[in-house]
Amino acid sequence: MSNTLMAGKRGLIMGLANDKSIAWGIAQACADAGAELAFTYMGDAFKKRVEPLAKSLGSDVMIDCNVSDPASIDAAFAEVERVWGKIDFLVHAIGFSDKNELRGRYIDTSRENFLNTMDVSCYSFTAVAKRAEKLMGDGSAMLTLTYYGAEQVMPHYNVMGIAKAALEASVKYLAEDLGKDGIRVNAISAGPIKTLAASGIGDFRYILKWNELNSPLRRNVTIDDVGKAALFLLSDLGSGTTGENLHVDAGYHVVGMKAVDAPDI
Ligand SMILES: NC(=O)c1ccc[n+]([C@@H]2O[C@H](COP(=O)([O-])OP(=O)(O)OC[C@H]3O[C@@H](n4cnc5c(N)ncnc54)[C@H](O)[C@@H]3O)[C@@H](O)[C@H]2O)c1
Ligand SMILES: Cc1c(CN(C)C(=O)CCc2cnc3c(c2)CCC(=O)N3)oc2ccccc12
Repeated sequence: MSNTLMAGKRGLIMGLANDKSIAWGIAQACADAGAELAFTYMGDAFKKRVEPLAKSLGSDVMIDCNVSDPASIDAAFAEVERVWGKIDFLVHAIGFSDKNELRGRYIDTSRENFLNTMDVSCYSFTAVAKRAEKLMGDGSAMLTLTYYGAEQVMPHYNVMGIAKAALEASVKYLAEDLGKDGIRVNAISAGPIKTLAASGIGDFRYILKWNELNSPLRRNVTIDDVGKAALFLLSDLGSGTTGENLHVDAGYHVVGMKAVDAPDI
């Protein structure tokens, strides 16, 4: 344990797929700070990858949960309540869309994928927050993950951008609803990171390279960069911060136009 920021705290991390997941960077940072962790994963295919990771952090609470199914969410939180009774923090690191619609034009988005993308990538945070609220008290915190494609057009992010824009707005409304009970709600807007959710995206290498060349820090961010920022928002260091969208993107979002001597790509 390199610090005790999360000593005595228990948290549920939703969205761990493998050791490249942003959820894994957050889990490592929280465990390193003394937190006790529970995880949800989606289906048996992920269980065999999640189990050894969870165990390596001393966790033996791994719960199958598909956020598209309200009964699955209810069952997951019933299990968390049975095992622990209360939780101090919740991490929502879940997003999904039909990758065939994460290319080409946004205007060609189907109604079916629009609704499913909004359900999984946006509404699911509200749905899990509603369950988690019952297990939380003063000093608790919730965190979700968003992307700059919510704020500005990022080629081919398409309907995920609309879902993330709605997610970012929901963070503010949830912060207002839960603030009076001392529960904070925030988002981290992470720069592009090569995870499972990023694979299968046609020009992802180009996106990574562009961000590396055009961000003030001249590099891409890592899941550890995100994990450290998450530790701030989930711990008492973030006691005065709620409804916030913290960019962890090497500063990319602050740049409008590069100087003429900027490296071209
Ligand atoms: N990788 C990036 O470049 C990047 C940047 C900014 C934000 N994000 C966001 O970070 C979050 C985590 O993504 P990641 O990049 O770590 O990829 P990832 O693939 O490791 O994690 C995505 C997770 O979502 C889960 N998931 C998808 N549909 C689900 C459902 N119906 N029920 C339950 N779980 C479901 C998957 O099982 C997986 O564990 C996502 O919200 C993503 O939009 C990613
Ligand atoms: C960055 C970036 C990302 C990473 N990111 C921020 C994300 O939020 C991941 C979004 C995503 C959601 N659903 C799926 C996939 C990615 C690919 C695999 C799949 O089947 N479904 O995805 C992009 C898609 C297009 C353009 C840029 C990006």
